[in-house]
Amino acid sequence: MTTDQSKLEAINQALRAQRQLVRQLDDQQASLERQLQGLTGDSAGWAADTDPALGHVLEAFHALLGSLTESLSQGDAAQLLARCAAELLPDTTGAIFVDQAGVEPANRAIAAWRGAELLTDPNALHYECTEDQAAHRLNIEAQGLYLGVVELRPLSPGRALRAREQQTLQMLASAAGLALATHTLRYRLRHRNVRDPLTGLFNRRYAEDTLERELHRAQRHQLPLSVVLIDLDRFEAYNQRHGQNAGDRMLQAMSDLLQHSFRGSDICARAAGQRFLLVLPEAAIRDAIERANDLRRELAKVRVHLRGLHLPAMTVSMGVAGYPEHADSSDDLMAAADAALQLAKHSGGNTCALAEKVPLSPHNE
Ligand SMILES: Nc1nc2c(ncn2[C@@H]2O[C@H](COP(=O)(O)OP(=O)(O)OP(=O)(O)O)[C@@H](O)[C@H]2O)c(=O)[nH]1
Repeated sequence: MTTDQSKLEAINQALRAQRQLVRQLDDQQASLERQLQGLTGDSAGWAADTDPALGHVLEAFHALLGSLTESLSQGDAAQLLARCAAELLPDTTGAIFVDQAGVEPANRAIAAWRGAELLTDPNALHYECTEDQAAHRLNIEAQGLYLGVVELRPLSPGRALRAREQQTLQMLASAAGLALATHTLRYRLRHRNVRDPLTGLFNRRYAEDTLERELHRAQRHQLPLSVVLIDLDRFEAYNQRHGQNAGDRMLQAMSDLLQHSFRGSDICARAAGQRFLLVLPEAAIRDAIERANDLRRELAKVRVHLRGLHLPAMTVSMGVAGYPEHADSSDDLMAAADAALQLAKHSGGNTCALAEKVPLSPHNE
C-alpha cells in the first residue's frame, strides 16, 4: 500500500466512525446520514485522483477528519479548517463564516488565515461577505442545509485561482460541512430530551416544566413572571409558496433571533409547528410587552436566502400574560396567553395582545 493509499484508508476509517455516530440518531435525523454518505462519496472521488501533489492535501485532510471523531465545538472545527487552509493554500488569505440560523449570508468570520499564518482574530481581515470579484466563495452545506461559507482570495491582487487551489477549496468546504454537521449532531444527541431537533430550542415539555418551577419561585419570592406565546403569521401559505425547506429555514431563523434577543435565564421553546413559547422569569408585563415588540421589529429584518432568492420577511402574532396579574397557575397562565394570541390573530396578525384576567374556575373559588 502506498502512503497515499494508507492515508485514504485512514480517511475512510474516520468516515466510518462518523457514520457509527450517525446511526445513534432517531428517524428524524436519518437525512443527515444520507448527507454524510454523500460526503463519503466525495472523498472517494478525491481518492481517485492519483496526482502525487495531492498527497500533501490528503495528509492535512486526513488530520482534519481524524479530529472530527472527537468532540469539537463549531469554533474549534472552523479553527482547524483554517489551519488546514493556511497550510494548503499558502498564497491566499481567507476566512470561514459560520451561519447560526440557516439564513444567508453568514456575516461573522469565526476563523481566518493570511498566507501561512492562522489569524487569532478572524475579524482582523475585515471581511464582509459582500460581492467581491477577487473573492472565491463556496457554500458549506450538509443535510441539505446551508451552514456557512468558506472564502478565499489570492494574496497577490489580480491573480486567478489555480486549479489545485480550487480543488482544495472544494475539499475544505466539504470537510467543513462534515465538521459542522457533526457538531450539530452531537449537540442534538446530548440534548434530545429537552431540545427541539429542528431549531435547537427547548421543547414544549421542558418549557412547561420550567414554567411550573419558575412560577413557584416567583410566588415564594413575590416576583413577577411573564409568558409570551408567539405564532408566525400565515406560515402555511409561506410553506406552500416557497417550499417546506424555506419554512424550516424560517423556523431556524426565528429561533436564532429568539436566542439572541433574550437573556440566558429566559426560556425560549418551540411549542409546536410555527409556535414558540417564552418564559420570562422576573419580567413584569410591561417589560415583556416591550421585549415582544422589539422582537417583532427585529423579525421584520430577517429574510431567508434560498437558491439565490431573498424570501419575504414574516410577521408574528403574540399573546402576553403575566403573574400575578392574569393567573396564578401555569395552566391558567398558558390559557391566558393563548387567548391573547387568538385576539392578536383575529385582529389581522403582526401585533402583540395582552391577556385578560382568567376568571377563577369553580374549584378555585
Ligand atoms: N416547514 C415546516 N412547516 C411546518 C412545521 N410544523 C408545522 N408546519 C406547517 O405550519 C403550517 C401551520 O398552518 P396554520 O396552523 O394554518 O397556521 P398559519 O398558516 O400560520 O395561519 P395563521 O396562524 O392563522 O396565521 C402547516 O402548514 C404545517 O404543515 C415544520 O417543522 N416545518
